[in-house]
Amino acid sequence: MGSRTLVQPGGGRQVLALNLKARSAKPSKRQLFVVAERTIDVRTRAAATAERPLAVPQQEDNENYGVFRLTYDISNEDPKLTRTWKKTIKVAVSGAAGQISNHLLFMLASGGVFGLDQPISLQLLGSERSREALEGVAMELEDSLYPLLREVKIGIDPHKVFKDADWALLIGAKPRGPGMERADLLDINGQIFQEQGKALNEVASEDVRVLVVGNPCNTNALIAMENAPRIPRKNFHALTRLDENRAKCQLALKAERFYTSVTNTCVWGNHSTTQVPDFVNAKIGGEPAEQVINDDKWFKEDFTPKVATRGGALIKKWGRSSAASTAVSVADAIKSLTTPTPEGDCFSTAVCTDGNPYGIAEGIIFSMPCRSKGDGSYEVIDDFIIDDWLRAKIKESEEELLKERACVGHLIPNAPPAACEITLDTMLPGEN
Ligand SMILES: NC(=O)C1=CN([C@@H]2O[C@H](COP(=O)(O)OP(=O)(O)OC[C@H]3O[C@@H](n4cnc5c(N)ncnc54)[C@H](OP(=O)(O)O)[C@@H]3O)[C@@H](O)[C@H]2O)C=CC1
Ligand SMILES: O=C([O-])CC(=O)C(=O)O
Repeated sequence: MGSRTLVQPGGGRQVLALNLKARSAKPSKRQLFVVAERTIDVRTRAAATAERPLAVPQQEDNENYGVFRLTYDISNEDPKLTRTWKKTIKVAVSGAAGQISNHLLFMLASGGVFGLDQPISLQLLGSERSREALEGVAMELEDSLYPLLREVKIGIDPHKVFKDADWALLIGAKPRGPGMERADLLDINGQIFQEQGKALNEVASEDVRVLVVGNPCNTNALIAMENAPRIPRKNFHALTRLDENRAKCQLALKAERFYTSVTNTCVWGNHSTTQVPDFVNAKIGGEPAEQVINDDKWFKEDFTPKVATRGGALIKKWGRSSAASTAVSVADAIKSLTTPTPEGDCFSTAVCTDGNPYGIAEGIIFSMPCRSKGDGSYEVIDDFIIDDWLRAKIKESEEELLKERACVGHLIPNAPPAACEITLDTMLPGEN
């Protein structure tokens, strides 16, 4: 894992001669922050590539980035700092050089997601395309001096990067380009998630929690899950927490209340424009949202489409899709699994429908209301009221996901051959 060269914008080549001066078996505290020396080599790219010097021998299976190449021994560090720390967890992130990761990685490393007593190892997956950018990401992580960040590994082979991962945050995916059919996107990204599912199956921790962000995230998560039979199916999630956060924001604005008063808000279904933000079960200040707002037309004709198309509205303003708020929602999704859900509340996450209490077709990844004891696991809450409006909307999203599944049969072991019947060109929240 890990290349050692950095192409400069002007075409010159900076060679990272990773000359760690102090590589002893027991590094002192000071030595932990020795930064790799960098020397400039302004030869042509071809010449530099041919000779590409590597000051440190390749260690294919255990190659850490920069200062993180020292293997830390926490017991050698200041006990006042580390005494109460938990065992280090390994968090793998794909699309690590992308926009969402650019926010998320720093939240993870700072302790803002897993807690201030949770040391973390980051295992970052890029590609040939992003190899150099990924080194840039790792350099910024080095320069941020996060005490809880114990190591950073970078690489382009999921079989190495996912090794022993406790969490896998799968963010990288090809964006839909002009003129691209949804079926093409399902196929191209499905292949990425087929490979990554297989890699997780082979090398990740057997209880790894997998959160798929890259779109179309529900069906990508399904493909990863179906290609990873060793890992419990309930450990796979697709991100719909951003949709929940968007729904809570709109409810709070309409009710003129602070958003912390909005609870029990589920977004059902697919992370697409068929998603179903649930105003029937939502509460504001402990009261049913429908009583507090009392405007059925607003719920059905304003609130529902506004939440479902918020991604597109954001793209029109920003010129790119939500990145910071998505990273925040990934953090929220993880915290919902690692801290107990308050009594009477829920969180939304898209999970496997096997055995679900709402009669939704089994074997798809569908967002439902969940609660957790904070141990990384969850249960689907079984007493949400499903009125006629919700039932019809949930059915629409379910049908869309069944069609998506049929379309990727070729990527799922033992599934019928792909039969793509996506007639309505359904959209991601950012595509409207
Ligand atoms: N579920 C949700 O709520 C949300 C999901 N998303 C989705 O998250 C994903 C990542 O978003 P964001 O970080 O902004 O995207 P970026 O474009 O910034 O990064 C995407 C990363 O995907 C990787 N990638 C994998 N395959 C390809 C390919 N064939 N072509 C180009 N890039 C590829 C690239 O990394 P590399 O080259 O290293 O592989 C790239 O860095 C997108 O699919 C987006 O639609 C976004 C917002 C909300
Ligand atoms: O469509 C996209 O890429 C962005 C997206 O999912 C969202 O903003 O919800």
